[in-house]
Amino acid sequence: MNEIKIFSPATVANVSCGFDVLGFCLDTIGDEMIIRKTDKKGIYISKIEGHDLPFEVEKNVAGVSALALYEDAQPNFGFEIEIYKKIKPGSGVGSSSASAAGSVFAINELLGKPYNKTQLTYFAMKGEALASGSEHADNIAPALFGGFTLVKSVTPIEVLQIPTPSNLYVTVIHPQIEIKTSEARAILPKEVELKKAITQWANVGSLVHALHTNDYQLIKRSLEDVIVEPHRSKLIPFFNDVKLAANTYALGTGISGSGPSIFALSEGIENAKKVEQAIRNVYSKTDIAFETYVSKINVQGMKILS
Ligand SMILES: Nc1ncnc2c1ncn2[C@@H]1O[C@H](COP(=O)(O)OP(=O)(O)OP(=O)(O)O)[C@@H](O)[C@H]1O
Ligand SMILES: N[C@@H](CCO)C(=O)O
Repeated sequence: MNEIKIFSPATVANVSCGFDVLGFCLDTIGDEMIIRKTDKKGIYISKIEGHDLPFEVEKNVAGVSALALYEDAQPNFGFEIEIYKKIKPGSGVGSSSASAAGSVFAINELLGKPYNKTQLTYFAMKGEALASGSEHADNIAPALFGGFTLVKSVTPIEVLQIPTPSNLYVTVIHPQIEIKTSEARAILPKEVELKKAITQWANVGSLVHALHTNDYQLIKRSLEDVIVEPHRSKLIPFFNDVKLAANTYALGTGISGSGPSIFALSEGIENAKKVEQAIRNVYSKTDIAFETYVSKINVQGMKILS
């Protein structure tokens, strides 16, 4: 195989209580990428459509992650990357991760799959670090593994796959504003109160247990972030109104990644669609442009299109 076309999915990181640790993969929302072998050695970005991003390999997260893998693999040929960017950068649903993970996934396929998903996560994290200023894998991991993931550690990389309840749906609203992850990280406190930390890690543990036992009501009681959301929600217009409206039907609502996108998890597609209408009603009364999506959890992750 000398060329591959893939769907590289959007992802929701943090999942309320699990800052930098939990994440899940979205369906229907994602980038497309075409990567082909070239006689000329090295990594080249030859086409970018959809959003204005750098062609310089060392300035584009897809190029940085590809270079990290390339320098390890040392093949006697190169790779050309085409990015069809559909996830708006700075949207909060892992635009940078879709590029960083997609390029290493595709190159690995063209190399005959010498690397496993944990190793690909390591390479992709190098790209993510360009965008966010730190090596976190909570968008990268669900994009590569699919479903829900828990990043146990980044040094060394250890990703745990968590079951996805079959009737769980997600609604995403994306206000058309940009929040850079690096900026949203800079406003966070360096220390947290022990009382809040206890609440947060209790929520992470109970959320993971709820996902393993298909306990939708426990998911509802676990989707609470007492550490990061109080700081970042101030960056998202009408966040509290959206959360109040969504939770009439949703199990829980929170900031997707570093925002501005907001996610809500629901039991069943009917509730997810009611959530979508409820949150559209909030933003329709404002002058802020927005998009909404209802998606199943994507348990597969990356998809090979051809
Ligand atoms: N191939 C790429 N795809 C997306 N963003 C890129 C890419 N290359 C460089 N960037 C830069 O990375 C930043 C986007 O990453 P950022 O983490 O801020 O947003 P996001 O990934 O959409 O949101 P989140 O990480 O919160 O889900 C932008 O500044 C963008 O210019
Ligand atoms: N955990 C990261 C995810 C960014 O998508 C953050 O919230 O900064």
